[in-house]
Amino acid sequence: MREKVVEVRGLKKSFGELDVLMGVDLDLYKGENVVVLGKSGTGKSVLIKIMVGLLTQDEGIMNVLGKEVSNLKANDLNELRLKIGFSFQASALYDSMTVRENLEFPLVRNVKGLSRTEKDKMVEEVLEAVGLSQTINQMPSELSGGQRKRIGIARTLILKPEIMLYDEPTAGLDPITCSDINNLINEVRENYNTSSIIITHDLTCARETGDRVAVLLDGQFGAEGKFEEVFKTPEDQRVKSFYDYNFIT
Ligand SMILES: Nc1ncnc2c1ncn2[C@@H]1O[C@H](COP(=O)(O)OP(=O)(O)OP(=O)(O)O)[C@@H](O)[C@H]1O
Repeated sequence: MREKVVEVRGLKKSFGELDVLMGVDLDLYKGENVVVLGKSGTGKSVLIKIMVGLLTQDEGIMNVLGKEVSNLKANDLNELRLKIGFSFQASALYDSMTVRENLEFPLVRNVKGLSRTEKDKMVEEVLEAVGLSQTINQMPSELSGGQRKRIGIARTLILKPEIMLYDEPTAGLDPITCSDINNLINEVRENYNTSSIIITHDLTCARETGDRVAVLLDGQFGAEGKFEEVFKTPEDQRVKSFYDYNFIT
C-alpha cells in the first residue's frame, strides 16, 4: 500500500467573520506531486501554514508524517519542520550573503558539528542539483529571477527534506524560465525522493508537475484528480471559469 505523508481531514479555519477553509480534505502520498490550484485569497497559503504549524486550524485533522501538527510541542514541531522544505513565494535569499553563504545558512542553524569539507560538499551537491554550480561566489543581486528561485529551492534541499512545499514557484517568471522550474520540480522529486505540494495559479505548471491537481473553491476542494480529468470536461462552472481565465501555453 502507498505510504501517506500528509492527511488532511475536515480542516476549517476562519479569521473573525472570514471563513477561509471550510472542510478541506487532502492526501499526499510518498513520491507524489500534488498541485493546489485556486484563485487569489482562497486560502492556499493558509493551508500550508497550518501544515508547518505557523497557523492552527479551528477544526479538523492536519497529519504530517504521522503526526498531528497542532498537538506538537515546540521541539517536535521544529523537528518536523526540518523534514519539510518550504520554498517561499519570494525565494527570500539574504541579499548581503553570497550564494554559498545563503546555502550554508540552514546548515549552520540546524546541523551541529559539520566540518568545512562536509559543508562545502553539501553546498556543491545542491548547487549541482539545481544546475547553478558556477554561481557559488555570486551575490543574489547578480542573479536572474529564475536563478534566485533555483537557489531558493537548493537552500531548502540542503537539509534533505521528505516533503517539499512550493508556494507559487513560477510567479513572475517568463514562460521558458517557468518551464525550467517545472522541470526542476520534477527532477527534485526523482533525485531527492520527495513528496511535494505545489501551490500555484499557473495551469502550465500544474499540468507539467502535478500527478494530481486539487482546485480550492469557496473553502473546499471542488475538483480533484489528474489534470486532464479535472479540466477536460469540468462539471463545476467554477472549475471551468478558473481554466478559461487562466492562460495556458
Ligand atoms: N493571519 C491572518 N489573519 C487574518 N486573515 C488572514 C491571515 N492569513 C490569511 N488571511 C486571510 O485569509 C484569506 C486567504 O489567504 P491566503 O494567503 O491563504 O490566500 P491564497 O489563496 O494563498 O492567495 P494568493 O494566491 O493571493 O497567495 C485572505 O482573505 C487573507 O486575507
